[in-house]
Amino acid sequence: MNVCMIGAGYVGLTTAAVLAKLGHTVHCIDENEQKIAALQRGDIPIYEPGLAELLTDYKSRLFFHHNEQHIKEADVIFICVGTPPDLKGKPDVSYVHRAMDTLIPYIGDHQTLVMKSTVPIGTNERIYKRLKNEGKHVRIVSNPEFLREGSAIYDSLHPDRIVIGLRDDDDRSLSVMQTLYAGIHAPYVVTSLNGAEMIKYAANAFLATKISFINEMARLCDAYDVDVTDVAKGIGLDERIGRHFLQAGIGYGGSCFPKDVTALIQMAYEQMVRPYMLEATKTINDTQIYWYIQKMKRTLGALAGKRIAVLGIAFKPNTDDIRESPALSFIKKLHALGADVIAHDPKVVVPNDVNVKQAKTIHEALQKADALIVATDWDAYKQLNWEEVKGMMNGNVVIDGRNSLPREAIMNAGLNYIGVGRG
Ligand SMILES: NC(=O)c1ccc[n+]([C@@H]2O[C@H](COP(=O)([O-])OP(=O)(O)OC[C@H]3O[C@@H](n4cnc5c(N)ncnc54)[C@H](O)[C@@H]3O)[C@@H](O)[C@H]2O)c1
Ligand SMILES: O=c1ccn([C@@H]2O[C@H](COP(=O)(O)OP(=O)(O)O[C@H]3O[C@H](CO)[C@@H](O)[C@H](O)[C@H]3O)[C@@H](O)[C@H]2O)c(=O)[nH]1
Repeated sequence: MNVCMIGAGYVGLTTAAVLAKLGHTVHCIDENEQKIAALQRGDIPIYEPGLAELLTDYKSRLFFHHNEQHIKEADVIFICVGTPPDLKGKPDVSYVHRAMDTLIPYIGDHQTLVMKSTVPIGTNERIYKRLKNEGKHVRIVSNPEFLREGSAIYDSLHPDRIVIGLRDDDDRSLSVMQTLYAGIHAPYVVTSLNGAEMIKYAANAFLATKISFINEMARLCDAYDVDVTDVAKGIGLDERIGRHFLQAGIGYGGSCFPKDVTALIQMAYEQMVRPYMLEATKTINDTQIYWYIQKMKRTLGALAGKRIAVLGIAFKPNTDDIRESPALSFIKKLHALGADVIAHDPKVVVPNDVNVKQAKTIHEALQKADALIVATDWDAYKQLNWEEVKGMMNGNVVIDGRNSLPREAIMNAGLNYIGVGRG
């Protein structure tokens, strides 16, 4: 099939590469001219494992443009533009509407419009009506994306499910989508346009709630001298609960969970529904770094003037994405408290607006540090030689922001290990 992808970010680029691998021809359009120029040169603007290889392997079927050409020839048009939060935390759908402004002159009745961006409930119905008012009888599909950054290619090729939202009178789009995704083996969930939009928000809200739940349990474990990793294992082996997303730490971040939980809260308020659980999920996440700061103060005293090495800036390992990164929030908070912070990340460069030193190597970050915080659980940090770490540091405090470091090895090296809820 001939596919047009509007928006070549994490989702658009990954989806384009995967569809090219499945045999389709994909034309990517992005309003960011620099991004398109880089992609045309063969440079990949983001770090995502396996993406560069796919884009190279299937380059004969992948094209990058910053204008509307090729929209007309597409069988399927995907919208993958961003929907970031506005100042009130509501999703800003202006990028979606601008993409529609671009599409409308070219789009025709034979085409299928697929929404991959995460959009507020009711958005696709509104777009359908807008198109109809403009005399365009285009079929519209809500096909939310569930990939995780850091494993985006694998997730796209092996999704747990494919959600397809359709209008009642659409008897064609399901087979279009099945043809498009032929080669990907996953159960289909077919629902209404609003249903598909709701599934996306509910999935992210549920996963975020699991994380906040285990973080609250971790606080209780701190109080009752219990190891939360045992609790996570003990409850997670119950298949009704499941073992995933029970890793306590400094909280969830990224471009999706914070934004989507807040968006769902806002959507609930708009309908006069009080979202008690979502509010709690967000509150726990918003206060988790303070929990760590209190622990640090109890061990280190005042943080002003202390040299603190923060390992990890990205919101999770295997990505260079820092959107809503808890590691970055932690860095900013420590800096505000007067600490002398030096940060390291294998892929991220500290943005200019963050007033913090960045070390080129882990070794450089650790030199003379009073405390070390692992804020993003990159493998390289988990595999550190803790005897060597001890030798480089001035102090002996290791804060495990992801409960993922080898506690015994750290303590055996004579360091003071502080996780959350580790007894
Ligand atoms: N990042 C993820 O892991 C992920 C996973 C699932 C769903 N989503 C959702 O997918 C959507 C895209 O997320 P992302 O992380 O890929 O965003 P992104 O910011 O990485 O990419 C969006 C791209 O769209 C381009 N763009 C914006 N408006 C445009 C327009 N009118 N015409 C052409 N190009 C335009 C931007 O220049 C940018 O390159 C969001 O709604 C997000 O919530 C993201
Ligand atoms: O047990 C856990 C699992 C994750 N996290 C944190 O939660 C955040 C999100 O992690 P993850 O879900 O792995 O990454 P994302 O790429 O943000 O993916 C989420 O958000 C995407 C965008 O909507 C969805 O498509 C995915 O299904 C959903 O997992 C990160 O800060 C993680 O460190 C924890 O603190 N504890």
